[in-house]
Amino acid sequence: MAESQKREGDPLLPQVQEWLRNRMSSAADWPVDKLLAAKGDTTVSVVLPARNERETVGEIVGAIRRDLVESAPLVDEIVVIDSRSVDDTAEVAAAAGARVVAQDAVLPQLPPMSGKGEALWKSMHVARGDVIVFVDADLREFSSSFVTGLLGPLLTDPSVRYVKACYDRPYVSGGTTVAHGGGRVTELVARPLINMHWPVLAGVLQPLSGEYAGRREVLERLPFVTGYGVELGMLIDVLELAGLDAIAQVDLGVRLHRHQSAEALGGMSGQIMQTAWSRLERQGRVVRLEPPSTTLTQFRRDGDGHEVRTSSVAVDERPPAIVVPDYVGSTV
Ligand SMILES: O=c1ccn([C@@H]2O[C@H](COP(=O)(O)OP(=O)(O)O[C@H]3O[C@H](CO)[C@@H](O)[C@H](O)[C@H]3O)[C@@H](O)[C@H]2O)c(=O)[nH]1
Ligand SMILES: O=C(O)[C@H](O)COP(=O)(O)O
Repeated sequence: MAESQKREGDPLLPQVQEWLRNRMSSAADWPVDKLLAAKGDTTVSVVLPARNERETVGEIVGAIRRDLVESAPLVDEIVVIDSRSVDDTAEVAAAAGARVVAQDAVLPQLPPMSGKGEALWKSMHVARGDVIVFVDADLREFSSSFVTGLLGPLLTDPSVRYVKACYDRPYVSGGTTVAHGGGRVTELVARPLINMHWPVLAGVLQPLSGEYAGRREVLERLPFVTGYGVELGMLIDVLELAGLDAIAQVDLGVRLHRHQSAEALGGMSGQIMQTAWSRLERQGRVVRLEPPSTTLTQFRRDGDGHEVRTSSVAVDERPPAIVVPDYVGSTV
């Protein structure tokens, strides 16, 4: 539908308007000295899930180490979960000063699952902070204000329990930059789904952002969806567990990252839709009895014809960390 043909929707829900008024801030609102004064005994872990991120992980770890460990004692540990990298991500991250743990070395007695959500869930059994900040390892032109921005609301307001990043998302390809062209899955899949089924979350600008932070007492009570469903699942589950007012949002400026192909994003989108289905089902909102197919069929041009490629977009789920035997919790 052309822009001019779009019909106006209802205005933002009053609850969302109030949330945006009360729970939105910017990275600039949270200078390091203000956070150091507020930190007290709270321990902070920064976790980066990383699969084949040798080009960017070192710079990100290095910036956090320099600005928030050496120059100011704000971050107590930097953990990189090496998610089955086949390059030297682990070595690069360790050289930059991170504690590096292989995803499959954590709770090896459990049958392995895969994907980003699995890496994050495993990190709950490695990181020891009272507050955990998650940061993707493929970010370019990274600034440690990403971490301070996310920590601001958590360290200064006890009623905030989870903080989500938002930012502008350029799309950069072959030397061309499209200012707001990034976040394709966000715009085409996640945002419409959220507005359809969880409209109180409509004020979350970047529901799939890989940069967010939470108090352990919340994170350890959440199931983690494996793969790329983890962010949507977590947002919906935090809303259910803690309520909208426990969530804050911080504008971190601009985010640049490595873009995946449209085909790969099809798989991500499938996992996100499966995750939405799983939450609708759990919330008793599914009236259809037949579960959705978990097979994604895609096509690649092959001479005069097309190669058919099928893959599974099924998502698994790990239970809340707190119910896992031998879960250690925060001790840094
Ligand atoms: O099996 C995996 C796959 C990815 N990653 C890491 O997870 C981060 C994000 O993965 P990426 O493939 O770069 O995701 P994006 O294409 O950037 O996807 C966006 O949308 C996803 C779905 O919500 C989120 O998980 C991402 O954080 C968000 O940036 C990166 O550090 C990856 O190295 C893993 O650790 N293990
Ligand atoms: O978050 C998203 O929507 C996906 O990661 C795609 O992002 P991109 O369009 O910036 O590559």
